[in-house]
Parts: sequence; C-alpha cells; structure tokens
Amino acid sequence: MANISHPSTGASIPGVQLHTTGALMGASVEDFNNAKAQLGTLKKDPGNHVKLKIYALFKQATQGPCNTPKPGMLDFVNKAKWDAWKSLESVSQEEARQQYVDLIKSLVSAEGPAVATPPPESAQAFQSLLVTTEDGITTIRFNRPEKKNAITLDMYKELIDALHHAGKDDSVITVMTGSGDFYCSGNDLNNFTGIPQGGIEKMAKDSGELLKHYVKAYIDFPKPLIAVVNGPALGVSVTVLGLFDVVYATESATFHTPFSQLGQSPEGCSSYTFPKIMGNAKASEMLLFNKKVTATEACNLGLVTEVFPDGSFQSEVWTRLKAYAKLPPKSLALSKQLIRSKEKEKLHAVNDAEVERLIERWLSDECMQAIMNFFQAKPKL
Ligand SMILES: CCCCC/C=C/CC(=O)SCCNC(=O)CCNC(=O)[C@H](O)C(C)(C)COP(=O)(O)OP(=O)(O)OC[C@H]1O[C@@H](n2cnc3c(N)ncnc32)[C@H](O)[C@@H]1OP(=O)(O)O
Repeated sequence: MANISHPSTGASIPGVQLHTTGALMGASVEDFNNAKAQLGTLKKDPGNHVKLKIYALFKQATQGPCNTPKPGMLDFVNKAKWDAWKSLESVSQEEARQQYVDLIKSLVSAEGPAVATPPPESAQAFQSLLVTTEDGITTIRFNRPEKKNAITLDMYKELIDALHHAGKDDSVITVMTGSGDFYCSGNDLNNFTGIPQGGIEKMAKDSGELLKHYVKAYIDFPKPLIAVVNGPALGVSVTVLGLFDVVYATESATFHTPFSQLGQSPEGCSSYTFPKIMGNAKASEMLLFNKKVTATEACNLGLVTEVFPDGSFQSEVWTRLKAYAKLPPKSLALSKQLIRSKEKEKLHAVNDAEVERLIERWLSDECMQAIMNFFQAKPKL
C-alpha cells in the first residue's frame, strides 16, 4: 500500500492509502498514479470549483463514500469539501477513479502539449534573476552571487519586467530575496564606468529614467510584496525596502546606505519613507552619515518587520510565507491598496525629485572620484 498525497497540496493525507497491487476496474493503478502526479504539474490554478471536484473524486476513489461527521456551518472550507465528497456517495470507487483520471487529463490537455509548452515569459528572459512561482508565491531572486548581487543596468530592466509579471500572475504574494551570502550590494558601480556614445550627460539622464521606472514598479506593485533579506543589503536594495509591505531579515543581515560616501544622494523614496518610518534623526544617520545598521537595529527602527536566527531563517520564513499565500488573494490586494493608495501620488513625486537630484550627483566630481576609488583601492564599505 502506498500513501496518497493530498490532491491540491501534495502533502501526505494521514490514513489515506491506495492499494497499488492488482488492476483497478476502468482506470489502471498506473493511470491513477500518473494522473495524481500530473496534477502537481498544472501551471494554471483550475479554480475552487474544479479543485473541490478533484478532492471529492480522490476521496471517493480511495476511501469510498463519505464516512466522516459533517463539519460545522462556520467551518466553510471543510464543509465545502465534505459536501463535495458526500455528493458522490452513489458513485463506485472504480468509477470515481476513472472520472478522476479523465478530469486531470482534460485539465492537462487544456494547457497544451507538455513538451512544447514554453516556460513563462519571465522565466525565459532573465539572465541575472531567478523567478519561480510555487505555492501561490512568486519569488524574484537576485542571482549574481559572485558579484554580491550588484544590480547592473540590464538587471534593473529585468527586475522591472519581473515585478510587472508578478503583479499580474496567479500568485498571491511576491517575495524578493538574494542568492548566496548577500541580499544585494546595490547599484553595480560598473554602471557608471563606461562612457557611452551620447556622453556622460546622456548616461546620467538615461540612468535616471531607468531608476525612476525601477522605483515606480515598487510604488505601483499591486500585491503584498515581501523582502526576505538573507544577508547584507546595500544602497538601492535597502532604500526600496520602505516600499515593501513586510521585511524579514536573518540575524546577520546588515543595512547600509553609503550615499554621501559615494558622492550620491538617497533614492527609492527613502528621503520620504525613512524619516516617516524611523524619524528624521535616525534616517539622517543612515542616509547622510552612512550608518550601517544590524538586522536587530533595523527592526527596532521599523525598517525590518522581524528578525530570525540565521540557522532557522529560511525554514521559519518560508513556512510563514506559504501560510500567507493561502489567504484570499483579492482581500489581500485590496487591503494593501487601502493601506498604500493614499501615499502613491506623494511617492511618485518623491521619486521624481530624488532622480532629478541624482542625475546632477552622478555628474559631480565627488561621485566620479568615489567610484574610481572603489575600483582602484577596493575599499570595503
Ligand atoms: C540605473 C542606475 C541606478 C542607480 C541607483 C543608485 C543606487 C545607489 C547605491 O546602490 S549605492 C551602493 C553601491 N554599492 C556599493 O558601493 C558596494 C560596493 N561593494 C563593496 O563595498 C564590497 O564589494 C561589498 C561590501 C559589497 C562586499 O565585499 P566582500 O569583500 O565581501 O566581497 P568583494 O568586494 O570581493 O566582492 C565580490 C565581487 O563583487 C564585486 N562587487 C560587489 N559589489 C559590487 C557593486 N556594488 N558594484 C560592482 N561590483 C561589486 C566586487 O568588485 C568583487 O568583484 P571581483 O571579484 O571582480 O573583484
């Protein structure tokens, strides 16, 4: 006998077992097991109605007619599942197996041929990001660990695309995190080293436009956006955190915005969000005086929502995120809009002003010198 996993979650259902020896009438054991495996590969959510049908057929096929007490009126989910199973009581187990196989086949074929199905647009195009959607969570992962996930010009464009895609896909929440030991070391300083054809002014103007669109993608993001800060974070990867809904950090993460040290000025709407989150004085220590703060300090300042021990960070955070992703998506998105919409106009104006100031800064001797210093002397921040 083999344990059977739950049709929608893949988790083992205690006490539910399938006889895997001998042929089943109608659908074979193999057909049934294949259908079960194919269910996990569906890319599109078939919707609650179909999921209830799948659940009921599965229970009927493996356990026969519904034999558990009816859940209470307020236990909506379990009552819906119980009703769906109960409605099949006149269907034989063999027939239920066949119907289960047929239903999964029809869902798979509606998605098109397995081999020919191209990966989602977002997953195909990205060079420096890993984007996955699983368990209702779209995860956008900075993926240049050898360069501490520094953001190149192409990577900004990829991040904008990934955020636009995640905002529209079937996921319930979106998570941003880093590969390797850093969350992100901010802007790739090489972005300002090669002088393009149009000259340095054009480079600054184009970079400004790109940055404006990048920050705009966070301001306008329609679903809950969560940062899983797996290590040190610098520059623009820290400033945009004020536009996230929740920020979870591992204990050893640090948060550093060394703008004046680089001859630059704040972006990511941090000139507005940081004073609002932590007060003017604390914001000034970070944004003017380059103060690097620990995860616990950032949490006390309100920039980080919660800090987790390094050893259990990933397991604790992902368990929590998977539970969040089971909440009703529309309710989450609408609640986020209520919290954020009042400030959107203000944030766009702040973004515009910060970019305008940065375009000037990028052309300044102070900024050029700081970037040269990094590549010549490689000082560690
Ligand atoms: C469209 C444009 C928008 C612009 C928006 C503006 C944003 C402002 C900012 O983001 S300011 C912050 C900028 N970031 C920095 O100044 C960080 C610079 N890097 C460092 O200080 C260090 O590298 C470190 C502290 C991040 C990590 O130090 P560590 O000793 O652990 O590792 P290495 O220095 O050996 O790094 C490994 C390789 O990665 C390269 N690298 C790391 N970060 C950056 C970066 N931000 N830009 C470019 N390159 C970076 C580093 O040079 C090493 O490369 P190498 O192996 O070829 O030597």
